[in-house]
Amino acid sequence: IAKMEEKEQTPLQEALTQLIRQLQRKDPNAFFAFPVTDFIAPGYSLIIKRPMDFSTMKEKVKKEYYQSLEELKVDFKIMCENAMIYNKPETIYYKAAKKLLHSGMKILSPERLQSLKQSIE
Ligand SMILES: CC(=O)c1cc(-c2ccccn2)c2ncccn12
Repeated sequence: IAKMEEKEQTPLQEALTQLIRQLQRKDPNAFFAFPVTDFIAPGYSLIIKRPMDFSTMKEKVKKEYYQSLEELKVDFKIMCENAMIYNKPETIYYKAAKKLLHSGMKILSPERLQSLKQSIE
């Protein structure tokens, strides 16, 4: 049976994969692991124009959609902000998003991205 060929990751893809791993550790309940469905969140697709989740980010890395580390930071912020738009402040999802955003901004700080960028060049 043909073995699925593993494609080598570019240095950028490797750095992006590492960052997503660090970010996902801050989502222990995996609330952000997969796209939010209208089934679990009624009306979600009508309210949220730019859905985002970690599995979609990983897909974008694989397909080389990200041309820079900053583009991942944009998607990460959208993902957290979506949860703070759709969910009411008293919900576990809103609170998890706020906490995730805060810890994610440290992992994706300008200084950290800058030094990562230098190691990729
Ligand atoms: C991220 C988010 O908004 C979210 C994740 C979930 C979620 C994610 C995994 C398992 C269960 N629920 C959710 N459920 C209802 C309303 C909103 N959400």
